Amino acid sequence: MGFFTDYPCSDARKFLLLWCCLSVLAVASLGSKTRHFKWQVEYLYWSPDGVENVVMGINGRFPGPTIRAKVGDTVSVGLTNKLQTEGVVIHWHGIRQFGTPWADGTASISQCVINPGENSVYRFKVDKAGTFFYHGHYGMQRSAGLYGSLIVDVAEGKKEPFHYDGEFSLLLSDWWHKDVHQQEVDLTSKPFRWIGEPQTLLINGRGQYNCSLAARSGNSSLSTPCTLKGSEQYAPQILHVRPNKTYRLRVASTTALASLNLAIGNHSMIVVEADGNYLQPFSTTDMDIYSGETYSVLFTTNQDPSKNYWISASVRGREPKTPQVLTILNYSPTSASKLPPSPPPVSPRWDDYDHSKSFTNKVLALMGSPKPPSNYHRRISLLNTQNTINGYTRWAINNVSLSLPTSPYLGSIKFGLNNAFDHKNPPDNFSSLYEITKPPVNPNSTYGNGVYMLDFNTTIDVILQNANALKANVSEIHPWHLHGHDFWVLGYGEGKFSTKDEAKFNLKNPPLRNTAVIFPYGWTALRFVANNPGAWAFHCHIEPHLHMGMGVVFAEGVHHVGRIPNEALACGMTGKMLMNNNRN
Ligand SMILES: O=C1O[C@H]([C@@H](O)CO)C(O)=C1O
Repeated sequence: MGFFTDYPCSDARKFLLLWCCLSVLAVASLGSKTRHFKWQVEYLYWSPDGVENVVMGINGRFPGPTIRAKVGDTVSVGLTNKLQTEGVVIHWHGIRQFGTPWADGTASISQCVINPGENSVYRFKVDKAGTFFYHGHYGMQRSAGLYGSLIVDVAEGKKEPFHYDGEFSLLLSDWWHKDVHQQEVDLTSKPFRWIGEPQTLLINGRGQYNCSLAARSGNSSLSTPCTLKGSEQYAPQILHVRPNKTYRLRVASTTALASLNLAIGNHSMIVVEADGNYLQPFSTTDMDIYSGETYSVLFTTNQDPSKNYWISASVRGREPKTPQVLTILNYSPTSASKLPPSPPPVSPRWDDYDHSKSFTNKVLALMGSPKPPSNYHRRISLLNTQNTINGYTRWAINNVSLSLPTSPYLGSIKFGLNNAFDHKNPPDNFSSLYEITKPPVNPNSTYGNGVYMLDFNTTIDVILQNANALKANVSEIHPWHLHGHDFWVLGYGEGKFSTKDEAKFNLKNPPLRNTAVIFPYGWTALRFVANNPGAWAFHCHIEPHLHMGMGVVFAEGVHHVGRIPNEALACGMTGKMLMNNNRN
């Protein structure tokens, strides 16, 4: 049915209405443009923490360049793969890819990898202001350093719902000295070799491995003071501020493993945005941030301007074997080389989960944000367990450990290639008798590449259920990230989820996010509307965990997807089909 046919009105009125609509569209698109980027992805020698290593960089830099665009813009990234022998893809984390699901940058899900020497263009619209980032999504290329910031400003003439005088971006990551290919082999070897904790945490790709910035100022008598000129690749990026101003700090975590706690010495922060969605502002002295999450916080430079202050990030949720990473908040006109007189902020104990939960529970949507539908059509309960398959250590979801096919789901679903993957839906549930506080009694699980086929435009509830890992008394944090959507976080709870817990769901002001954590032995309830045609990854954002199978794939409305560029599908069965020119 046409747009106007519902309204009984004359042709003249229809014309007027059409003219009005077109003018509104024209005004809305005024000022929006295509932002062009040309990237070469290659391995580089780099010293992210003072120890020379090989990183995966872009245009000769690590981290990659920042993309900055305005709501309504089209981002166009022409990528050349200069890696000698490896394919590559880039995922635009938090961008929902409405109408361009083939640009989501997930190997085997939305596209074929871009082969060495090949060029490919990612083109997509940014439709929402906020703090985002991008990263590799093939093997463990994010751990290798393939990442950068992506910031979307409000459209011309629009305002953020808060004021600030200046802004900084902090992209947080963790770094291993062991080569990523070797880490991949470690994780897929029999017996399993765990990659261990990172050597260094990085802020904007900079950290200090064998020296401490704080050694001279505080009680870190055990470490050597850093001797930095400031031009080194690992010299911290200092935040220069003026007194009595308000700054916006855009924080994104692209860590491979570490959950982090961020603090600014002597300054409190007001949290205003998470994953590109505005929050009901709240004040905090320190904030937890899990891999895959982004936040904006505001802080006011209301402290003694003759001093500088530490900004620190430390490991949470896993016994920390990695020193905190530091940088300096430098008040003008104080010299940037003057170290803060007091030691860096002390982060909460790594296993103080009450502290983490209290922070997480304060994250609520700004009044007036979109509300979730009050009912769901389908509930999918996903049990997270560590398992073994034929002696290999894996993570499994409802006893299925994800193993990706060679043909990208998006193409094989659209073209009905029935042999490209297992067409049976993976289980929507797990046994009600499963004891989440104990290691799996039968740890044997199976590989699977099935997809949860979601009815288009239906409301889906996902209950993420955490459980004990293989070792007794161990349950870990897992931040789950959904592609192609934001979801509402309806609640967090302890122990095994039961239908009684539904009564506690927050349907009033749940935050919209694309990443949500499950706490040890707990559950997290999410709701989203399956309204974005495509095939979308939903997975633990801990890179080694995804590599070990900790993810699922959701697909919805794929028959609505427009013409997928050939280059996205030129591999596996979809490749063969295209070569035979047998396209529907
Ligand atoms: O996946 C993991 O494996 C190890 C440990 O469970 C076994 O070594 C660990 O800490 C993980 O997060």
